[in-house]
Amino acid sequence: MIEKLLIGTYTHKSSEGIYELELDTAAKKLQNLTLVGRSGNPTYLVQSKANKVYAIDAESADGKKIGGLKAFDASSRPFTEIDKYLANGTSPAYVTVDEARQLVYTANYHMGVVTVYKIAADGTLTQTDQAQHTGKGPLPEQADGPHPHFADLTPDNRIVVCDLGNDTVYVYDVSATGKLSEVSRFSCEAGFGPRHIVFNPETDKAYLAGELSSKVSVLDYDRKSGSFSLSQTIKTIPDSWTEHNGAAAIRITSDHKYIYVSNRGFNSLATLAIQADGSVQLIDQTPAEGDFPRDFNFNSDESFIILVNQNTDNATLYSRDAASGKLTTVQKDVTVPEGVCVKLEY
Ligand SMILES: O=C1O[C@H](COP(=O)(O)O)[C@@H](O)[C@H](O)[C@H]1O
Repeated sequence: MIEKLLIGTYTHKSSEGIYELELDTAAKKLQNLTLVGRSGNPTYLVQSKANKVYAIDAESADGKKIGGLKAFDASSRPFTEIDKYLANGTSPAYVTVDEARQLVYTANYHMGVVTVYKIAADGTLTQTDQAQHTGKGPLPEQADGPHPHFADLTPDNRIVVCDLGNDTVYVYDVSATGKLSEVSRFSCEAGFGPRHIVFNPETDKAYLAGELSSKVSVLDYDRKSGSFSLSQTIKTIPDSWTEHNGAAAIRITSDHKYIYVSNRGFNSLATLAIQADGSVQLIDQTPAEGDFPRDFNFNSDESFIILVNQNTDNATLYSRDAASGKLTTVQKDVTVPEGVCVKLEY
């Protein structure tokens, strides 16, 4: 079977935007990398059920940075650009679609804001709200101010925002018209650097990756109050690793048995086994076969993981054993320029 992946990239070097990559599951092979959408630094993207792709876009005009989203109709190759929603300032780091409300959310790391857009019938966007975060963390560089890195849905359809800069996880209610109202704030340990979060909707356990601390925290999500409480924190790298590491993507299997976290620096995929009580144990480290694995994702039946290494311009393909969670490298050194986002197409 051929499955197709969309790859978001930086465009600092040779990349020109969004690429499509095929996975041949029978041959266990990644192949046919094709440029499908030209965009500036499309570092994250999402495909809607209406087959529109919303991707981060960064441009510069008169020496000034402008950033936001580009929208594409993905029913042809290459994609057809249908909208561009750019504002003064740096581009966001994360984008997702809320299908039920027909909204799009972005988290803008550099500007410290979370933005909501309404999707019109033709797929174009209109901004409906924006929340400005404040505060900072203990580290001089990446925690010098608010840095929202992730804004996506909770299992009960609120929005959860991970702010890496001020060590806070926010929960917002969102109205049908796209207005945000804050529900709760969870404070991580100082310097944790919350980056991305995943949920087990059956237990309401949440698993939070901390970029700056290279840790995962297990949180309990209370739907009644819309708030989190801390249950466990573990490292995603060995204590013996003293050089730089930044935890990046976190993904959970659909059977809620395993979590994988990419380590940029230690350059691995950490495998965490979820125990019966929802706690986690670090059981394995699999080499990324490249430098700076910012993102990875599963194929449709989760028998493969596809990972992209930003600094070495390559993708790695692993087969995954569903029972043990064990990863086996089946292909490496697949050329993918500046890859930082991996999404399986519908
Ligand atoms: O994971 C990270 O993301 C931030 C935000 O990405 P950007 O493309 O909006 O700059 C990045 O600055 C940081 O270095 C990196 O670790």
